[in-house]
Amino acid sequence: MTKKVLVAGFTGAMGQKAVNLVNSLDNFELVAGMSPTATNDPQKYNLPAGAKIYQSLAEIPDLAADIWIDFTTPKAVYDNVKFALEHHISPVVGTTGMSDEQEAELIKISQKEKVGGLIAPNFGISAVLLMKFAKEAAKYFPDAEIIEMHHADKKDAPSGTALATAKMIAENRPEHETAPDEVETLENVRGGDYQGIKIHSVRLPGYIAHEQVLFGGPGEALTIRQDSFDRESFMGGVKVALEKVDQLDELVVGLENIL
Ligand SMILES: NC(=O)C1=CN([C@@H]2O[C@H](COP(=O)(O)OP(=O)(O)OC[C@H]3O[C@@H](n4cnc5c(N)ncnc54)[C@H](OP(=O)(O)O)[C@@H]3O)[C@@H](O)[C@H]2O)C=CC1
Ligand SMILES: O=C(O)C1=N[C@H](C(=O)O)C[C@H](O)C1
Repeated sequence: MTKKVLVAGFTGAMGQKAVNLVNSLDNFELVAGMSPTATNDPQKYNLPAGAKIYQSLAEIPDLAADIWIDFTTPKAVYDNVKFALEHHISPVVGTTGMSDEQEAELIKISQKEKVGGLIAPNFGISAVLLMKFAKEAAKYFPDAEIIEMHHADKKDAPSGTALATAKMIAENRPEHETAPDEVETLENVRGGDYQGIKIHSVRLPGYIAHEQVLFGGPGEALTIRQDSFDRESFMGGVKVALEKVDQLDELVVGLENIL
């Protein structure tokens, strides 16, 4: 059966990649897009001729789609996903920047509405593997720092991937102590802090999405690195999510949970 897909944020860098992906798949039909500044011109954005263009949630009718792909903004994503769940549209969410409380609230709504969905901080296999390897390394190297590097237009910091990586390391590492009497003579020079794991966010033109996790131990170090050189790298994961989302009975966080 063909699944109807709506792409929220379809005019954006990731939204356009998602549009092209859905157009290329046999069992999925791109029926709509939502972006606040989009004009009603499907062709301009590579949408099929009959696709609907919405500028706000209020314009979207019931039964508009089966699947909601979201690549929007940290400010918009919570309301978008809540809307999708309450209208029984399965969300496939790449947008980062939601709080833990917002995610927990959406999971509750998905359970109440009995709608499956996926939130993935990163749809790239290199990043999913980096997180897995970092979680494993944390058992042996409790001292870790994360450096994430992104394009200059990125709105949220730290990246969703860096935060997810820090959570996995924190979950899996043994008790340990970091330098308690450290003094910063330049404010924030040691980066952000997630449960003692420092996160450093770099924003520069030319970059797309990159992350390094540095582990240090007595007389040795381990560095794990991944690079997304092209946004196409995320589309394999989005395709898997589109194919598997109807097997989920609630909102799940992390692509690794459906691979
Ligand atoms: N999980 C993953 O693997 C990845 C996640 N991302 C994340 O995806 C998100 C989008 O990234 P990117 O494509 O680079 O960003 P862009 O800035 O290129 O695109 C953002 C899009 O969101 C739209 N938008 C803004 N407000 C709303 C709203 N209220 N409702 C619907 N759409 C809205 C914009 O529309 P308009 O132009 O009309 O304002 C635009 O189309 C970010 O959070 C990023 O971190 C990015 C890459 C990979
Ligand atoms: O904004 C981006 O570009 C990316 N965002 C995601 C994140 O915040 O981790 C995924 C990837 O890093 C690209």
